[in-house]
Amino acid sequence: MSTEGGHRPETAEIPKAVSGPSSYLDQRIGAGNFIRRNMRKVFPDHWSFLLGEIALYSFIILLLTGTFLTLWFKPSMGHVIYDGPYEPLRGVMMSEAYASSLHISFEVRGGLLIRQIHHWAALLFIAGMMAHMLRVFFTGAYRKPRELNWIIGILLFTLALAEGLTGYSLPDDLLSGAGLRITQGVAISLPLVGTYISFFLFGGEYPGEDVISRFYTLHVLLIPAILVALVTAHMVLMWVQKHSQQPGKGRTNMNVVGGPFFPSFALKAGSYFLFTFGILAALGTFAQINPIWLFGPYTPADISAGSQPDFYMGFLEGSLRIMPAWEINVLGYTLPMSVIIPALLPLGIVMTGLALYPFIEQWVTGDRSEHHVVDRPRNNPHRTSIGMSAITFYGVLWLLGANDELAATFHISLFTITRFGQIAVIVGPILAYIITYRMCLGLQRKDAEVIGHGVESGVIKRLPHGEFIEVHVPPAEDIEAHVRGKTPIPALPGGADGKGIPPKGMRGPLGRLRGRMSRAYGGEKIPLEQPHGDDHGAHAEIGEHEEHAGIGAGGEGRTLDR
Ligand code: HEM
Ligand code: HEM
Repeated sequence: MSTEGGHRPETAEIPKAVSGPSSYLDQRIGAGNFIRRNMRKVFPDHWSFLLGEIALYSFIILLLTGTFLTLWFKPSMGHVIYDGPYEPLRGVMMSEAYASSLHISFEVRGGLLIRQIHHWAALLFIAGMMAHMLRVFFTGAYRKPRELNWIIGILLFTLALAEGLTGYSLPDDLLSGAGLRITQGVAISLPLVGTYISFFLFGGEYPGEDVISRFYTLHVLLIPAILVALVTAHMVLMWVQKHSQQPGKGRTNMNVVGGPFFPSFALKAGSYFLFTFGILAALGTFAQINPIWLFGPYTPADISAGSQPDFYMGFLEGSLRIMPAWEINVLGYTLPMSVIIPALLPLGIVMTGLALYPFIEQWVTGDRSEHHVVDRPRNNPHRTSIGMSAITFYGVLWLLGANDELAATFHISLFTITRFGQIAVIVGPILAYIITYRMCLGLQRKDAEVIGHGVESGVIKRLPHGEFIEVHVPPAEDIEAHVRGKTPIPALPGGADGKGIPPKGMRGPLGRLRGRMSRAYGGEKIPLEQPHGDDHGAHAEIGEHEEHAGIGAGGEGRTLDR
């Protein structure tokens, strides 16, 4: 392992694989320096950084498989009589879209495999993105200077949901239709603009003849184009700002510690891509997904019982299902709150809350400094508890999206399940907050104990007066550095100056609220203790156990200034 400060000679460690092509390009477009500099860019390493990569690789696979599907898919609601090889549907009237999806599934070589990979990749893309977003949230990696990348992330997340919804609707089978029916119901419930939005999407009265071709344009052109542009911006920003790093030995807000992009990171990224592709190909081969031929074509008169959307739409479905049937009449118009609230509230709370969080936190703490070393979730207990509350709110809605399945599986009445959901969606987040907060403090105390008293060595000593004690040894160096990398949560100065005037920005009711929130946000202070003399004594006696207590963080490679 070589670790050193920023300014190394440019050529010192440029591998041949880079120097050859870079001097070729240098002679032609003068880009040699640029390439050499970037190939040596240092990347920190942590398993959780893989989550964003999973989203990225699934996105690439979506683009590739989606392009394959466009070669055969016909985005038309024109009617045809099915005469393909799938016997049970022969002679059935259906849309060209549905017939072409059946054609892809049964007649195009590799068609079913690619359709299934596309669908599995869509699920992995959104699941990976959610996990990645939670990683960024819980570690506070969205803080300055990464707020912009966080906002781009929220846009990506919202667009990904829209991309999933439009994709899911394309095959025009009975399940697609159930989703479209809900989409139209929600659109039309919106005051003032609802009818226009619905007519615009469906080209007239529901279901109309145009929705599939309109969704197709959105799904294969508009949304992917914006996604590609935003993902590129996301990556460029991450590259320019350099990735954040976990607290650890030698890591500060002024440097970046890790391996060079080439070859170490590039090779890892390449193999992770192949690994993601392998998993998706295996899922596409062995795990059936969306067998549209079993559901039959969509007709508005048919009801598909037990239909479930893809998992990422579950929270919206759940909020519709648990909402009481409230309506308000205003000037002769009916406002169906039972649809408006579920449509706007979870999306509004989840997306707006997420988008604003970095700015609200900055306002509350008054912290305008740059953070490149991320937090361990336990060290910011209020943030972690807010995150867990949001997950619980989302989770209850998501679960209740399957209230009929739950009722049937557990033999409980639908009414009881729904009532449970209505209570749990309020009580659950509060409980999650309290429990998480206590757990964070507990874990902080555990850290303080590790620093103060060391870790258990497994060695039992008998003292002269007969008492047995377990010898503690200091934690391994890298673990200690990880635990000690705890940045205090800044708070605004409280109180008033000599003349009784509170500081600027903290005057008036809003300012006072800000001050109170700022002091509370830091949470209970649990300092990391200084090592105790006794434990060192014990450690000196059993020096051979020191190694056994530590788990090395592995080769770090290089340190560069930010
Ligand atoms: C980037 C995110 C994307 C997501 C989340 C996504 C999601 C989906 C989903 C869930 C389906 C339904 C699959 C099924 O029938 O089982 C679908 C179908 C489809 N997608 Fe995508 N997709 C994405 C990108 C693309 C792209 C970039 C293209 C084309 C360039 C594309 C083309 C298609 C086509 C043609 C279908 C209909 C095929 C069929 O169902 O038989 N998709 N998509
Ligand atoms: C299309 C979806 C997305 C892709 C492909 C993607 C990809 C990535 C990748 C590969 C990284 C670097 C590795 C890592 O930290 O995991 C990253 C970093 C980042 N992403 Fe995303 N991301 C996506 C969505 C999101 C979302 C939804 C958010 C948050 C709302 C977000 C916020 C961030 C931030 C703040 C960073 C910098 C993290 C740091 O330096 O620690 N991203 N993204």
